[in-house]
Amino acid sequence: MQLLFYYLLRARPFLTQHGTLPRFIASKGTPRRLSTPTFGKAQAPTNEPQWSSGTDEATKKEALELISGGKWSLSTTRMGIEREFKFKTFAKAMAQILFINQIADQCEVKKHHPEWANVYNKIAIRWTTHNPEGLSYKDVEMAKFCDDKGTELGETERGK
Ligand SMILES: C[C@H](O)[C@H](O)[C@H]1CNC2=NC(N)=NC(=O)C2=N1
Repeated sequence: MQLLFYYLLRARPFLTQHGTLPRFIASKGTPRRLSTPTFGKAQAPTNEPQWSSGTDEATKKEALELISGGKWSLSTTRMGIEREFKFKTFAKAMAQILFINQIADQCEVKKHHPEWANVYNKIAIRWTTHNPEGLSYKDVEMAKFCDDKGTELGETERGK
């Protein structure tokens, strides 16, 4: 255990700098959105998502609604959407564990998998599609599934 803490303390500046830590465990003062170097492709000066090729207009509309809804944000690469879920405590019904498990089951059903991290009662999730690369209906579908599960399992409102 002590070794783990030691490692985390030593590694934190590196991980933070390289963006491999989710926002909620990164040091204060680092950029709000973090991305690993492999995600860090050059960005055009636009906030328009980079759509997975073949994405239809209805999906685009739904994705933009998720983003403008304030819970989901476009990731720095513009190829994914991400948000953070928070549950009241770690122990209370282990809601965050149920959340992770139920999403994992759905990932297997949909053959679509997130980039995610869990620390105590918080879960950071990013949805993006590898092939064709970009934001797709699968990401939107899974994002909505996450929202529903979060509500069902009693996620804590922002700032509480
Ligand atoms: C063969 C398999 O279905 C594919 O490799 C799936 C697996 N999970 C995936 N997950 C995500 N997020 N994007 C993908 O393109 C993807 N592809």
